[in-house]
Amino acid sequence: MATLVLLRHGESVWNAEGLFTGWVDVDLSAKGEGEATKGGDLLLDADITPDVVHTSLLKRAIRTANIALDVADLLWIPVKRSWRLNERHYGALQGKNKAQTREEYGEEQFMTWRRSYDTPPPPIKDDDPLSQVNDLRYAELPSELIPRSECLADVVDRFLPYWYDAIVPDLAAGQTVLVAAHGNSLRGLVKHLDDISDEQIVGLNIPTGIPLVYELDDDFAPLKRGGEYLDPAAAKAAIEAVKNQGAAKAPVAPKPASKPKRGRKK
Ligand SMILES: O=C(O)[C@@H](CO)OP(=O)(O)O
Repeated sequence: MATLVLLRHGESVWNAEGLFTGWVDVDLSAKGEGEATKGGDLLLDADITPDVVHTSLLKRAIRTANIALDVADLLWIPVKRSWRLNERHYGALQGKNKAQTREEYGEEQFMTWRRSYDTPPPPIKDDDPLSQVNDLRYAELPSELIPRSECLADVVDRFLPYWYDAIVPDLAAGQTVLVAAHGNSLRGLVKHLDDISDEQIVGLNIPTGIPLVYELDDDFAPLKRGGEYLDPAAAKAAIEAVKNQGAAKAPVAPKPASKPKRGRKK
């Protein structure tokens, strides 16, 4: 038996502003830092002690893991990072306001881009300032592996090699594994773990900052389908909020998106 803890990063600045984020390296909001702190408290209260942490290459997941592990006095545990845990690449929608997009394209198209299993948003152009093709952190990736847009099926395809090659070996070694990642990369993982159909996964949302714990059998299948949130009441409310993102009316004169720090170019 092994323990796997999934932690979606705390609220980011762009989550708070209602913007599609994807691979843009946006930081946590003050509220998100508080959620990460609470995530660490919940681990402590549940007496869960991760032996190793896996994160994406994006600072909202990295900082969430650091804050939570600091609270649990576990900042020293080994860390492994991979682009394969990154958020789903949102293509040309990155940086766009969700409510405005919904108003402009209609509910059906908006939800297709946001939640359908196999329809990616329109691709981002390589010369778009929000493209990642020249980002230093992906310098070792062949250009064709850097997404220009992804649907959830693409995320599952690029995530699964990391699951089998990096996470499963840690679980097999008897380690308690913490995975700090993103709403859609974790939806892909939960789909795999719980064997959720392509149709059913459309309705599944992951809240920010609340650890989701899976006990796994010797075949790395969950003993309890869906796992267990360490704060189920807060998770329920937060899942509803994620589901309804973009449903509020777009502001009449929306502010330009707050800029993430200038990234390092290769
Ligand atoms: O913008 C994003 O990258 C994701 C997660 O924050 O949003 P959504 O929940 O709409 O897929």
